[in-house]
Amino acid sequence: MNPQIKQLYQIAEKPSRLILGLMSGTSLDGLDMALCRFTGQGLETTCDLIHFDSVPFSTEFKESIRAVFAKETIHFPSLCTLNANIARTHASIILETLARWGVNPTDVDALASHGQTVMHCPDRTGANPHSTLQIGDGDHLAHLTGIITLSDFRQKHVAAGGEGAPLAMFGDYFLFTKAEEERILLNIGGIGNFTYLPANQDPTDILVTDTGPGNTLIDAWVRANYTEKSFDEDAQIARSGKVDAAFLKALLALPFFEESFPKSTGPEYFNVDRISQMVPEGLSAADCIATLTYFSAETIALAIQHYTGLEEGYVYVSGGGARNPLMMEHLAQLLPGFTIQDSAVLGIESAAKEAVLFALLANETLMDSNPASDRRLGDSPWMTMGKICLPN
Ligand SMILES: Nc1ncnc2c1ncn2[C@@H]1O[C@H](COP(=O)(O)OP(=O)(O)OP(=O)(O)O)[C@@H](O)[C@H]1O
Ligand SMILES: CC(=O)N[C@H]1[C@@H]2OC[C@@H](O2)[C@@H](O)[C@@H]1O[C@H](C)C(=O)O
Repeated sequence: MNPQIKQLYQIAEKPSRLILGLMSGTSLDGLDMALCRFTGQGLETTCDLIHFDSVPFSTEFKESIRAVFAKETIHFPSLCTLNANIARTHASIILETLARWGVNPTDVDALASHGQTVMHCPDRTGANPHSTLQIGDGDHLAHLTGIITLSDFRQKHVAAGGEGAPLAMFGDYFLFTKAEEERILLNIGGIGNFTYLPANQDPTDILVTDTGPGNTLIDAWVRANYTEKSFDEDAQIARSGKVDAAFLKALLALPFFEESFPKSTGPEYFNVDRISQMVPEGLSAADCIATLTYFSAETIALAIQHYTGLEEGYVYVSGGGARNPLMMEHLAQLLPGFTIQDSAVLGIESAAKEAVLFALLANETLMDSNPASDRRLGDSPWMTMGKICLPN
């Protein structure tokens, strides 16, 4: 027998597993790494976050991804090169970070690699299947780090009729559902998304959806207008401008907001090219950024109210948008019946949450004893996810 297959079998039989979850989101700010110790699976899962770090990418590396990211037309050889290069870059960041933490790679049971989304195409016409593409190949990661790697989590969800996103609901449900509390786990990354965990804990009542832009438009506008900045730190620019009613109205009229829930999206849809055509003449960059900040908050609030039908409950916020104080003020004002808190109060550092959720998906794939093909969690197909890549 291939000893790596035996190792895989032994990992699945261990009382606990050390899994390094890896996430690089649509903001392209860096690689988030969450080293987690798991016991159990499903609702019995326990997760200890042992280390978390986010290592920023070099400007050159970010530019190489932006050259293909969500673009209609690209230089195809660059995409091919990036598939290897992203994995190689992630592998060296992982090895450096494990060394800094004092963790021997041989003690890590598995990597759970999201990869880098370069294109996300949910199909609204019925003419095509949904499709999504994450690159940064898992075999490269496994070979270069010597650690068994689970990667490419979104494809099976698409194969089963899902959009491949959001996937946060599995971890949100297993780790955070609570009886008698209407819980909303909101992540504001490049894109906003939330999981609704009903107080009755009935898995068929769980809801999950993307809401529209989180930080992606704000970041893009800042990059285009302030050469030395890549995001609106602490909303300094937005606070110096004011919300423009006409621009906001045009943004809210975008067809994405008419589509029924659940839905997923990305910078393929919410990008500067589309939005700049809507900017009223003469509007300052600061007013645009103030309006885009309000727009993200309002579309998040509307999605929560319309999809869940709730007027009160508890919202736990994670992702970089939780660090934008103006976005949080808008949310508090737009969702007056809700208690809004940083998701860190649930016991996992909020910046780490998405990387933890992918580590949890890998734990499920290793441990789930009932991977029935017709299961659903809320509106979503529910299966084990991730391709298994062996080091040698
Ligand atoms: N202090 C801050 N003030 C304002 N905005 C902030 C602050 N800190 C982080 N952000 C925003 O958060 C973004 C990063 O968010 P995050 O890391 O959650 O994104 P991501 O994981 O790439 O996104 P996604 O979940 O959509 O894939 C930054 O680009 C910035 O817009
Ligand atoms: C295709 C893709 O990478 N989607 C991301 C992105 O970032 C937020 C939102 O858009 C969400 O749909 C998803 O990520 C999270 C982690 C998810 O799948 O739950």
